[in-house]
Amino acid sequence: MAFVGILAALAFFLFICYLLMSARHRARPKTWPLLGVLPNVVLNAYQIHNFVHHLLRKNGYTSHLKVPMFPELSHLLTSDPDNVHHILAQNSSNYIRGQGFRNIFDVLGDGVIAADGESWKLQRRLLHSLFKQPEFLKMEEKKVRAKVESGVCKLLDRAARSGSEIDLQDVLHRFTFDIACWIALGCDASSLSFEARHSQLLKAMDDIEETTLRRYFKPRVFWKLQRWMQMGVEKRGWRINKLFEFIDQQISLRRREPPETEGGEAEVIVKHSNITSRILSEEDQTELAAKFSNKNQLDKFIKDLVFSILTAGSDTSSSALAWFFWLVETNPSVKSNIIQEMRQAEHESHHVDHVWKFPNSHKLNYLHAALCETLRLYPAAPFNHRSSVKPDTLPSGHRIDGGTPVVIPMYTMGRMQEIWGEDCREFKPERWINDGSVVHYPSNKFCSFGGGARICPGRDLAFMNMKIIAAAVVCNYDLHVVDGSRIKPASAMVLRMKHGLKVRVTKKNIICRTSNHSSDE
Ligand code: HEM
Repeated sequence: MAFVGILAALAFFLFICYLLMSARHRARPKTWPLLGVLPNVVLNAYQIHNFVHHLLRKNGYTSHLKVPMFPELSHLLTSDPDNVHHILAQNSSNYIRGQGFRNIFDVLGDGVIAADGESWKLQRRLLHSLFKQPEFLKMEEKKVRAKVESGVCKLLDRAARSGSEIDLQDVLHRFTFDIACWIALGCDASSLSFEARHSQLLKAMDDIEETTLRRYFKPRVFWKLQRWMQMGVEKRGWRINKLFEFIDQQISLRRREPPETEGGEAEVIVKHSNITSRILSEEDQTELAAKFSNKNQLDKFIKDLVFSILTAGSDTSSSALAWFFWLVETNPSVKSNIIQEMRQAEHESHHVDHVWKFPNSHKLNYLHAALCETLRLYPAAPFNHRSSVKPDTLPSGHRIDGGTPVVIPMYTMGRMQEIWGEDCREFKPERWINDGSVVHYPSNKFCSFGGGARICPGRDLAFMNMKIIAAAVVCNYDLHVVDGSRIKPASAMVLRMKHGLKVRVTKKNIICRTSNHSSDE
């Protein structure tokens, strides 16, 4: 009898294994009673970008993933360019961030990434008024260049001297986090210093990305219970609180800074250097004064916006740069084209410093193209989220109800043969160059910065900063990816490398400089 029982248990176990294995490899997910496609998604969570890509390719690039028991987990996934254009631009007023997104990303509060309506409009206006200012761009460019020299190059020099391996992705993340802190708060978080290697603030950023992606696959009641019981990834909330404490501290420090003489140079610096000081300097003006009746309300508003900038602006750029350095090191012809272009620019300018002054307005088109090509294959923010307000029919013919979460997977869009041709899997910056100029692809083709009214407001800033550091590293160092490194994307809201980018560094004879100071120590 016991023997029959063991046999039956074994047969049941094998049957479950079979179902799970087949669920993992199915292109059209098996639909389970009550749970719909949820088991397939959960089982493929570890390789979510490839799973979604495969699924959409087999289903005409639009697929409605339904979970009858937990409707909040149902999503429409689409990378069909006509649908993307419809959602992001043509009928964008019907596609907002929505409450479902705010529930998952509750940590963002009413920050610009999560907000809709008037609050979103006000935050976009404030960001634009800072990011478009020539004074701000000049200061930003100077700070970034100094940080590359005094931080990143110092760390790379040290690694070159010692011959030890370093995680370049981690170095880049610390660099971009410091830059984002400057932009948002006007302070240096000093994450690049040797002592700050294990900074809790940076770990908090990683926690947020991991926790929020998992919430996409979990019923709300489940992750809320997990958080309440402090279990699994949800228990890492204490680190996130440390990040908020840091933001609070910095806002009150900016508040206590003496008001600057109106119209003086100091006032210009304060107003144009970071978003917190900018808002505080406009505190008494009509729009802000009418919206916030007291200091606490305004501080909460600033805190949410600051947190959005730190989230959107730091890990995205560092992930893009990590993929860029890996692709460039593994494609020697691209690397030599980049170096060639920089030598040419240096030669034409007759003044080394001039080449670096404004990388965006300067030619360096090939470097720009290589960064775009990186972001096509590895879009740093791989999922773009919207929610329908009213029922709608997409150009593909799919009907959706009001309140349906819609996700545009940019990883899939960047790898569609229908958009990029047969060589879509190849890293070819040349596809971005026509007659020596950079080709502009509309957001229904190249969607790595989103599109429509919500398009990434930090795009130009990101290119300026990425170009400064990319040029400095490519010109001055050779990076050797450590043998046996497993380079693959993490299943997170930001497409970073799962195991980091472990490299050894050798320093070249100086052929380029980042400023008029030699980068030699
Ligand atoms: C390689 C770097 C970056 C990439 C790939 C990237 C990509 C994106 C994407 C895909 C979105 C969503 C757009 C949409 O909903 O349609 C976004 C939004 C946003 N990005 Fe970026 N971003 C980058 C760098 C930055 C930087 C440096 C900043 C600021 C310092 C920034 C600030 C923002 C903000 C505030 C939003 C929210 C906009 C809104 O919802 O209205 N980003 N970004």
